[in-house]
Amino acid sequence: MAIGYKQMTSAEMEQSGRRPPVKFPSSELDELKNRPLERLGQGSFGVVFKGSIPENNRWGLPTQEIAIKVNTGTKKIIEFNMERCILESIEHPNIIKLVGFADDDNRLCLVYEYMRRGTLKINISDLCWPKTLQILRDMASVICHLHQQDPPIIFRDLKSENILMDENFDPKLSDFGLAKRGKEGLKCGGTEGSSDVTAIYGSATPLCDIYSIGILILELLAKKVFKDRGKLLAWVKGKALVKGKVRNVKSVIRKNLLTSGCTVKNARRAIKLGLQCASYKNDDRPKMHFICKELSKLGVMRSLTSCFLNFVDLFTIG
Ligand SMILES: Nc1ncnc2c1ncn2[C@@H]1O[C@H](COP(=O)(O)OP(=O)(O)OP(=O)(O)O)[C@@H](O)[C@H]1O
Repeated sequence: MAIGYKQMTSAEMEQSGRRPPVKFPSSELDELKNRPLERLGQGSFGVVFKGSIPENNRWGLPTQEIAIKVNTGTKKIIEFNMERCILESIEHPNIIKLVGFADDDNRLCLVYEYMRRGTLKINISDLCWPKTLQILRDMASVICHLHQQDPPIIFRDLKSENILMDENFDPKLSDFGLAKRGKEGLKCGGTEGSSDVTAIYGSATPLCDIYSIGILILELLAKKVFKDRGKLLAWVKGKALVKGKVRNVKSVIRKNLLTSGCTVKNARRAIKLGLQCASYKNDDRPKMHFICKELSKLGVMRSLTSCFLNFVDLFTIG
């Protein structure tokens, strides 16, 4: 394997109660794809198909729906290895689970748990304030966890397309192919607009992920996904700032967040945090612990709290 850091052995995984990902023969993965073929999407690595693990299968896996990502075009071995290594060695409730993989006959495939609701990007306009807060806290917690590894893992490509949602709209981070662990990983990675330039052009540090968290916060508050995300920052600043201070909150934050429990005070605080994280200068960006603390202080207006105990309300109110 090209990546030189320690992976958990199968025995260590089983001891910790985790099942190591299964190595599938690639020909058998074809049999696991749903018929007629169901394409879930396509990214730079390849095409993603929906499939399922049948009952009483030979791998002893539980019956479940899966997503099978098949490398097409250029062989992306570095991304494949990085994805495998990280997903095999790191566990977090908000990180996608790798069910298995195939790397024979010149074919690279990755098999994941199926995420019924698709990407955060396609769900963004329906989210109410409590769900928005939960997603931001969960993602901050994942990034914090990645940065605490030795050596730290820099995700480099945090954006709403890489956050998948399960049936309860709980978010999981996916797509670790462009991540960097210590010196391992592709030299360049990330996405223009949601990643900072140092992530894209080579010298990634944990501060790159903090920049992306800032963009994610602002995107979730404004519920606007600009084709060119670089424009989001200028848009928020143009609308919200007066003499450098966050003032016109209501012109940035989507109304349904205010009607689902976000106070103007909390909206102001959240916009400020987003802008701070996405500061141009590295040194002006806050530390991960500060971000987690700030997000934990943002609450739901008390009079609305009881409505949100019900999950359906939690997602749709507003
Ligand atoms: N585990 C999954 N469950 C359900 N759908 C998935 C899953 N993984 C991927 N998809 C779908 O497939 C699409 C393509 O995913 P993929 O990770 O290959 O690309 P991307 O992140 O959109 O692009 P890129 O990798 O180029 O940044 C996603 O947008 C999503 O809709």
